[in-house]
Amino acid sequence: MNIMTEAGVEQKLSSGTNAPSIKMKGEKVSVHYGEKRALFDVDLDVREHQVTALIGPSGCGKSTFLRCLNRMNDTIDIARVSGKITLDDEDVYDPKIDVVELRARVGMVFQKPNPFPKSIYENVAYGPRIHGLARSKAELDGIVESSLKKAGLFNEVKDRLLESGTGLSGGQQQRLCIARAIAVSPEVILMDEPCSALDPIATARVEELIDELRQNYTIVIVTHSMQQAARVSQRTAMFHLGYLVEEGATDKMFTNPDDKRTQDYITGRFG
Ligand SMILES: Nc1ncnc2c1ncn2[C@@H]1O[C@H](COP(=O)(O)OP(=O)(O)OP(=O)(O)O)[C@@H](O)[C@H]1O
Repeated sequence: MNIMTEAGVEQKLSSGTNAPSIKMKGEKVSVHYGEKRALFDVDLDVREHQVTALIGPSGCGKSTFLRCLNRMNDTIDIARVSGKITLDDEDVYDPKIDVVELRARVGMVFQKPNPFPKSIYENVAYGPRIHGLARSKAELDGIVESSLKKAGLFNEVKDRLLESGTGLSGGQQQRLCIARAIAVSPEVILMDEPCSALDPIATARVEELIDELRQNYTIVIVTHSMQQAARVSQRTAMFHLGYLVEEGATDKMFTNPDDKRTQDYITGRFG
């Protein structure tokens, strides 16, 4: 069943409840790096068309959990993941899953903008081309343009699509990376501290963009900024020493958390 939220966003409802449907689900997710355990039995749902913020002090496992969602931890030799993670009820760790396809469905934007040393056009066109999403040059041009528009960058770059992506400002580069993620039509976008290398104006622009993007995508963001989590997310999950301390509606988490560790962290008493 679909409803319109107050923000005009059409959301699917799980039958019989008022909650948006669960897009991804983590059950008893644990991660070891060699002998060291970095996550302990984390149960966390990611709701469709919402922004879920992962917060907590440095080293508490936020990025580790984020990377489990699209199996980026597979690229770390010593990382071992156990438990279960589903995307639309499909087990993402099932050996039958094509990891390249999974990472197109669950895209990622990193802390430091990392455009390829190629043109703006090529940065966005690369993914759709390798995934065979365009049948003609005109179709590819269309995907590049619409992805840049969705990332709020098109007007700034439309006259220099063939210039290098690395020549853009930091904030523009990050929006280019968001356009690159969008170009392969992901369902979920993971963002690992996407604004930490940006100035306040570029940060505000990316935060506005995140709010717009949730109409079409489900977003999980790791952030060290409490203000950012409060501004952009609907749900917040607090991690500490590898454990999920609590998870809930962002308003509640920032005004009346259940756990003292959350209270201490959001009021700056540790972290
Ligand atoms: N590639 C790795 N190899 C070994 N240990 C790692 C690796 N990545 C993370 N860890 C360890 O796992 C734990 C959790 O790290 P993680 O980066 O997930 O935390 P975080 O909450 O995202 O931290 P930060 O906020 O500082 O980015 C830390 O103790 C970290 O040292």
